[in-house]
Amino acid sequence: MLAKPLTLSAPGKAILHGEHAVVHGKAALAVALNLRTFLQIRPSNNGKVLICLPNIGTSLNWETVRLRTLLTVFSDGLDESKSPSPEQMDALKEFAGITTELSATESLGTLAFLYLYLSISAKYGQIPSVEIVVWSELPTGAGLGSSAAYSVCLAAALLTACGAIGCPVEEEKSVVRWPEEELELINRWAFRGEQVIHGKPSGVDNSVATWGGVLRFQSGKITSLKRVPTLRILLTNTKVSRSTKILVAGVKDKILKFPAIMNPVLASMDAISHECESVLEAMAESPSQEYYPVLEELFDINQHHLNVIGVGHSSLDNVCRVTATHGLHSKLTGAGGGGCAITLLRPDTDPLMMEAARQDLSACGYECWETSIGAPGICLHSLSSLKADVLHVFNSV
Ligand SMILES: Nc1ncnc2c1ncn2[C@@H]1O[C@H](COP(=O)(O)OP(=O)(O)O)[C@@H](O)[C@H]1O
Ligand SMILES: C[C@@](O)(CCOP(=O)(O)O)CC(=O)O
Ligand SMILES: [Mg+2]
Repeated sequence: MLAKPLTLSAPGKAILHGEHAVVHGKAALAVALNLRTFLQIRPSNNGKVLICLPNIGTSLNWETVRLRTLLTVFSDGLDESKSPSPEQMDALKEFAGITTELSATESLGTLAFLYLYLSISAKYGQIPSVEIVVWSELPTGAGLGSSAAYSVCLAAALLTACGAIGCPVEEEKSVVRWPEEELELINRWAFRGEQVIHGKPSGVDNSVATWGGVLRFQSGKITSLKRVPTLRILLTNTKVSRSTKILVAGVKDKILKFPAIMNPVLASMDAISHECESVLEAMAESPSQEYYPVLEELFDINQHHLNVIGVGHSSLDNVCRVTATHGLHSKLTGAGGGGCAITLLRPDTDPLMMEAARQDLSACGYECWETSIGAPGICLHSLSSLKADVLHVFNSV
């Protein structure tokens, strides 16, 4: 089906408000980042499937005839809205030789690939021999949605290789996107990849990686915010590693243990997302500095809530403390427990003060960078439009 190599990419995301609460049906506001995951898929004629994942130091290959033996486990009542079953995951773990839970985080990327490859192959009756390389500008496991960008890229590439979606071509365009109904199919399959990696994902991350921009997400309903002000955000990676799957499961346990205490906190997080959305709309309508104290206060309140539900970390509290000494307000973003924090910058934030804050954060061993928001979702690239560092990765593996 695949006639020539394809290169595609999907963005990471930052959640402004609503992380974790969104898993329990509350609203989240998320923005696509200008940091992307790139995937190249090449047709192969050696009867093998190869996946090379330089970010996690993994390169694996399997004979398609061996993969074919697993198809029966994946062809039972297939539709994109089904969740991965324990039997399917056990079969994949055994096939990939994954025995211990300890290595689970690194192995989840491999399992998500095998799961999507076999499910999509079983559904569309193709078992293509391909080579796939995935490389990301995003830190993995740091709250910026690397798992979703990875799942969206895999879903788009495998659906194209199996002929389930077309390969959009627009002469003279360096970047092209799939039509709306094909994006919906990509998003549904990507959600299943996220289920392998997150356990119980809300779907917000794969939706942002698919559509890009700025979204409100609640119970599967995706609303693109058409008018948003230009927000300046500083991202800080504490480099404390953590797993979304474990953190999401921990919040569920806390809600089951203390429902009367936790449910009001989730309701308050929901109200914060709605309040923030109203403020962003008002800012887009009539830009004014007077909205910033409100946005900053919402960051502060939500950061306390996230600590209450058990997803804080001393490193994240430290980012809040350090930035507060420079008059800036921060909160964790994504699953928490380490990973990244976001700091709201005002349009007129003094560059010297910003530099001082960055130096203090770097002195703690953290990495920080200012990012722009609202990047486009999954798209196909012409080779000539790729940046040199991305080309270098694809040319060297
Ligand atoms: N570029 C990548 N290559 C291989 N695996 C990846 C890549 N990006 C993400 N993953 C998988 O996603 C996992 C991280 O997902 P998660 O814990 O949800 O954190 P986040 O989505 O915030 O980065 C990694 O451990 C890995 O299994
Ligand atoms: C905690 C959560 O709300 C976001 C997780 O994001 P990340 O994997 O940490 O980038 C989980 C989800 O929405 O699926
Ligand atoms: Mg994730």
